[in-house]
Amino acid sequence: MPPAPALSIQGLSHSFGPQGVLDDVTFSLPVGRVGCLIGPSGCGKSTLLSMIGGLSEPTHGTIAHAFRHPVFVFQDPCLLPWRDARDNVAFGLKAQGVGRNERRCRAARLMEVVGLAPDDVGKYPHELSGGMRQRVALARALAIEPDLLLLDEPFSALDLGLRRQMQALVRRLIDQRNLTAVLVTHDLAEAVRLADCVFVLSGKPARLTARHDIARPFAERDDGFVHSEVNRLLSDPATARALAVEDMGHGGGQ
Ligand SMILES: Nc1ncnc2c1ncn2[C@@H]1O[C@H](COP(=O)(O)OP(=O)(O)OP(=O)(O)O)[C@@H](O)[C@H]1O
Repeated sequence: MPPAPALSIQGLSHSFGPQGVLDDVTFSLPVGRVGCLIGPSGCGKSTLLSMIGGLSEPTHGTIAHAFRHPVFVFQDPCLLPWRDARDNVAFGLKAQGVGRNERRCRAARLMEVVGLAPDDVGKYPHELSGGMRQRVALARALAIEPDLLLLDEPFSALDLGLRRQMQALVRRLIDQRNLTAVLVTHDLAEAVRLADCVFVLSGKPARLTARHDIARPFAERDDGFVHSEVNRLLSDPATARALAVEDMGHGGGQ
């Protein structure tokens, strides 16, 4: 029997004034799985993600889930420049009423979890590299003990090596903590590397034009697998059209 859906989106449509953005989007995702929204620029992926996280309401349709602590991670880590790394990580804990010492302890522990060195704890954002800043943002997200991770192109500003490290780290944390995640990306190889279900959006307003399950466990997805899955997905005309690669080689990104 397939697992019960944790996130269920039914007949969701949305307009900004006269501009239709999303049209009758329906999909579901079980607990502990990673779903990926992919599609052309401006098709409504971030709009849909913000609705899943409760930041805005759809014009029509429903989003049902039982998650209590959704958290966003964006491409821009959005750190507070006047706070050091540890205080940035601890920021959300203050709002939850956690005491100062406990906040600082938990933040330092999480910084270790995301691969930051003890020396980085007291550094300010301008003293950190882009990759280190993104690790701080991830630790800040984990600090509030989320059950749903909403990832809006969190790796796209990182260079290739770092991107691969961060992808592996995020997926490992999702699996270890049994989190559910929705990832927005433009990169089909990233989708295939990280996601269990890839949802392809396209058109104006965007509809869900294809859905692909990636069956192999994350730990067994080597480069050869990712390459062949990218080609498999692109052999589907709706997916190739959505990603506008009908006339290109099927190399994919990372
Ligand atoms: N608050 C808003 N008010 C009006 N229009 C908006 C608003 N937010 C987004 N839009 C429009 O909705 C459409 C979808 O935007 P959205 O950011 O969701 O797309 P996207 O698929 O995430 O794009 P990208 O891949 O380039 O980040 C765009 O045409 C955008 O201009």
